[in-house]
Amino acid sequence: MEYRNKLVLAPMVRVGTLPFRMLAAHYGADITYGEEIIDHKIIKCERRVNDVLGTTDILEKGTDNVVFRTCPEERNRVVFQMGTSDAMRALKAAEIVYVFHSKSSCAMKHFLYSLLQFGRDEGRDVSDILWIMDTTDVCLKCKDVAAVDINMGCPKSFSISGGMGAALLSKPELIHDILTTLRRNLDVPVTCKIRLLKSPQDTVELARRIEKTGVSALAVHGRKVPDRPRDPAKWNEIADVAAALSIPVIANGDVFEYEDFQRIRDETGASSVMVARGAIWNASIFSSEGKIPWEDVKREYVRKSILWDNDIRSTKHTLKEMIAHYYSLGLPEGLAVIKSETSADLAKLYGLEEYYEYVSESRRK
Ligand SMILES: Cc1cc2nc3c(=O)[nH]c(=O)nc-3n(C[C@H](O)[C@H](O)[C@H](O)COP(=O)(O)O)c2cc1C
Repeated sequence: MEYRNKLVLAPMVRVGTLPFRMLAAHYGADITYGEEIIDHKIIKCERRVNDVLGTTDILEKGTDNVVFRTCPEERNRVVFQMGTSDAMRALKAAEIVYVFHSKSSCAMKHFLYSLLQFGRDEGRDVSDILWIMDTTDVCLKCKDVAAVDINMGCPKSFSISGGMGAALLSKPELIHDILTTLRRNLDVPVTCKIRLLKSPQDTVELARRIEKTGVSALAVHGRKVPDRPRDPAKWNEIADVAAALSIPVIANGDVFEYEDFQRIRDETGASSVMVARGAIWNASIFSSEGKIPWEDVKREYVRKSILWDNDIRSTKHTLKEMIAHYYSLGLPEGLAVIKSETSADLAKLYGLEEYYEYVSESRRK
């Protein structure tokens, strides 16, 4: 995957599931990160091809609980982000998510991807295409994700106490071990996402060590571990990292408008830009044609959640995050989302009953 000059959807727990990633891509995101999933959780999972949805699902063993769901349309841009504190466990987990069968690139695969994408965009029945992909073993068993990323920035206590997230920032040998192990054994790019350290010199020193592991890119969240989201991101300290490295640096922090993509690039010299909250509040931030009304974006999100049969708790959580930026959740819309128990309830709330029926009917066929 190419990391230069890209607009990137940041990893976001409980938000960055398949429908939100597809939403961001729909508006122009080039690379979309999944939510962080802990390696301990993944190694208790199994992969299953979901013939009804045309997805690959990573499920808790022996259950239908989806831990990670992806589809062929996002295969060239989805990044699987993992939380880990151990190289071998990280590799074991990555190998469950990522399956690679052959190094030869397959022209047929690309052709079928395009057909599938076109069919879905046009609202056509794509079951035949999925069938061909499945039976010819062309597509569904190749690489399922475009890259694997390690979260080295999470400051939450569950991460730190498990030696993961920002706890790794003070353990450069462990960082080296994890990244080199993944790099040597996986045939997709390996990257990581860090926060700033106490001093710019410390951050640059760590970034240089990370670069030496052979990672394809480094995402830098321009805040320090004790910083809160309301504290301004320090773009000048991301600039220090970008100036010191040859690999692409992905700048992250306080991008809220399309124009900010260029501003942060100019101020940091970073190749690419990653956005989290700005995308929750209006995912059309990625569109060069300007934002569309967030009400429309929200409805499109519900539509995609229905299409990809998203876990209702994740859909509700994301909707609440979207709404809370604009209105109190104590107002009627927020209360109705909180009360919703099924996708059918949400479909009704957002006037998507017909679409819900259509999708449910096609699944029954
Ligand atoms: C709801 C939410 C969930 C997040 N989950 C993750 C995560 O799973 N992994 C991660 O590396 N960072 C996570 N972050 C941090 C963001 O990826 C990003 O670094 C941070 O929000 C700064 O970007 P922003 O200023 O564009 O919001 C999360 C942030 C938010 C708001």
